[in-house]
Amino acid sequence: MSNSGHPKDRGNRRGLMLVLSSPSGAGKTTLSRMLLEEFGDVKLSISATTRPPRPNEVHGEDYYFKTPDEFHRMIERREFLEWAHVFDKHYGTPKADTVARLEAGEDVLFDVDWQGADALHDQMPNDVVSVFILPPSIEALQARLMGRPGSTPELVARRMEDAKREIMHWRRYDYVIVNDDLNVAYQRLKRILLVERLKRLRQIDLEDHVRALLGEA
Ligand SMILES: Nc1ncnc2c1ncn2[C@@H]1O[C@H](COP(=O)(O)OP(=O)(O)OP(=O)(O)O)[C@@H](O)[C@H]1O
Ligand SMILES: Nc1nc2c(ncn2[C@@H]2O[C@H](COP(=O)(O)O)[C@@H](O)[C@H]2O)c(=O)[nH]1
Repeated sequence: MSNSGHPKDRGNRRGLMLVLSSPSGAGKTTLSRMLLEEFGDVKLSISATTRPPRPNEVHGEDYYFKTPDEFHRMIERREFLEWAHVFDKHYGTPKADTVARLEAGEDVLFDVDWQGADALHDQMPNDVVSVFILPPSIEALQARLMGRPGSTPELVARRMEDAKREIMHWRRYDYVIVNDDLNVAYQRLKRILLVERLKRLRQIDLEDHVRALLGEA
């Protein structure tokens, strides 16, 4: 009864909530995409937001792009696990599907700010594994923000203003990765996923296995 991380090798496992945060531009989205590409059984939680799409972003893949009225109706209908005000816009994690996915043994990946990470941890402390991504330097962070499609000097300045406030929360996280070389950072993220899958609480079928070993089954 192995559990290496390969989908066929998962057994009866409860999924985990892999929560990534960082200052804007440090590389969460890039690392998330790499993980989703390699692990078919990890699903992205697609947030809703009132910010406009970037040139390369697709509704329903990157975000659910909402008007402020639509977003407020979702709040009133209690459709969010958590929501927050970030960079003068609203962002929220829809409840739909997350719990069912965890129970089906699928891992769910969240790209949220520190407020979202705190709220998710408060609600589901045994399911959340939190990872903070740090940039190698403030200069590299600024260069990454400037190089992103749709960036403007005003948007970059606004995000750089908030970067230090976000970084101050790094100690709240279970793991921290410095994203300098992308492939090194990705290998670290992947190792975190694989080792967290082996936690006793997540291997539901161990209960039956141990009962059988003890002759209690
Ligand atoms: N290790 C790296 N080296 C160089 N460039 C990188 C690295 N990681 C990410 N990038 C680039 O930096 C830019 C910002 O990355 P990304 O969009 O993943 O950041 P983010 O943390 O998700 O930002 P946001 O919070 O605003 O969504 C992208 O253009 C990406 O290609
Ligand atoms: N609390 C939440 N924060 C979220 C959510 N979705 C994204 N985010 C965070 O917002 C900023 C900006 O994102 P961008 O895509 O506009 O660059 C970043 O820190 C995201 O992690 C959410 O549902 N809840």
